[in-house]
Amino acid sequence: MRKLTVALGERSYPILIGEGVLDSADAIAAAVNTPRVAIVTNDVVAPLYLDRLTATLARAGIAYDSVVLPDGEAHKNWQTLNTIFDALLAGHFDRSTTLVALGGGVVGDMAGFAAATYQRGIPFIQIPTTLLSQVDSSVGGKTAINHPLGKNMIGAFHQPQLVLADTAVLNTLPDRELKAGLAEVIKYGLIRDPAFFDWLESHIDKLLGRDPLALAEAIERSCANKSQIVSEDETERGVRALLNLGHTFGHAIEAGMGFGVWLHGEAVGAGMVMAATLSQRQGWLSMQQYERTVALIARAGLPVLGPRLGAARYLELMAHDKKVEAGRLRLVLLRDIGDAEIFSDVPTADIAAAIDACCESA
Ligand SMILES: NC(=O)c1ccc[n+]([C@@H]2O[C@H](COP(=O)([O-])OP(=O)(O)OC[C@H]3O[C@@H](n4cnc5c(N)ncnc54)[C@H](O)[C@@H]3O)[C@@H](O)[C@H]2O)c1
Ligand SMILES: O=C(O)C(=O)C[C@@H](O)[C@H](O)[C@H](O)COP(=O)(O)O
Ligand SMILES: [Zn+2]
Repeated sequence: MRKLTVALGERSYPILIGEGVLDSADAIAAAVNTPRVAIVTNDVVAPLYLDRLTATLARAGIAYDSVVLPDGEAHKNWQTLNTIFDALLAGHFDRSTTLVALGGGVVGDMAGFAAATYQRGIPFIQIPTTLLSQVDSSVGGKTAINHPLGKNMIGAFHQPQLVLADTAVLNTLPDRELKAGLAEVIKYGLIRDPAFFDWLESHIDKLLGRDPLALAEAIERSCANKSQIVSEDETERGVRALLNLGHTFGHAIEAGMGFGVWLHGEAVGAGMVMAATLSQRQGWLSMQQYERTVALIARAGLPVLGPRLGAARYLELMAHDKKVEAGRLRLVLLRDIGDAEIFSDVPTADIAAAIDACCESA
């Protein structure tokens, strides 16, 4: 088992990574300080892993109940969130309850937001079951639901007590979801870890082939990068914004196509190509590093072209980005592989031209 810590003073918490950690009653017992837990999961993950988790809770001597949500990004909204509150109230769950998110990023973001707001805040733990959620969404305390006009528009920062990433559950993950998770893995190499990017170039085929050692290494190095950033800047006043590389474009793709049509990781893959293209055209990223960036995203099986929504529509959707300040877009762009920066003065015409160059042909 590999162990990392998200260092946030009194609110620090462990990330445990390894095959079979889902069965670790000790890890759960150490993190849960309430007599009851409510598991939040969905109708795809529940038949696969809910019994395993409840057996672990029983061994830890913790009483549990569960709420099963409909699957998918299209359900990451108020209506579904409310079904969590309905179940908690109907079950007389009081403030001495811990929520347990069992699932991918959609479940984690919604359960986390429910925990941040139920009775003004209760503890929660993350048991991420997709590659994307193991390398990114379960760590760092961003929780949210979508609004039809924009991605993750309503949410809160609320840190979990524990992240338990069982790498064996990735065996049941569809290939398309595995590839989507690789987008966020590549992101860490691009924004701050050039050695990790080099490693990914030589291990991408192993990762696609689900080599257990390569996956565990990628998860650990991703979580190490994310936890360092979160420890430095928990609420995105500065460096944390770099974790948004490709997301301003990607979120526009997700909202513009309708939530769930493009997977988050797919939209981030195409979005990172847009960001790299703009960086190269502005003269900040060399052609050689640009080509390496696009090549790795393509080798990961991710889209390198976005849908042809039209640059004007992209810009309209991007205007809702949470990094916008005084009406001005702030974009994460690349100076090099491993060196990202926020830019707020890129001419709109240049952004539009880069988008047009990176969209599927009609
Ligand atoms: N909070 C953050 O910091 C953060 C970071 C990145 C992404 N996100 C959010 O995470 C979401 C995307 O997460 P995701 O990619 O995990 O998508 P997801 O939660 O929709 O999961 C992908 C699919 O895989 C299924 N699944 C989950 N685990 C499985 C398993 N072990 N075996 C088989 N099927 C399984 C799910 O039911 C779903 O159908 C987006 O909403 C995104 O905005 C949040
Ligand atoms: O943890 C962060 O910070 C991130 O930005 C991670 C992203 O991968 C993630 O998709 C996040 O939800 C996007 O944040 P948002 O604030 O733009 O909604
Ligand atoms: Zn993301």
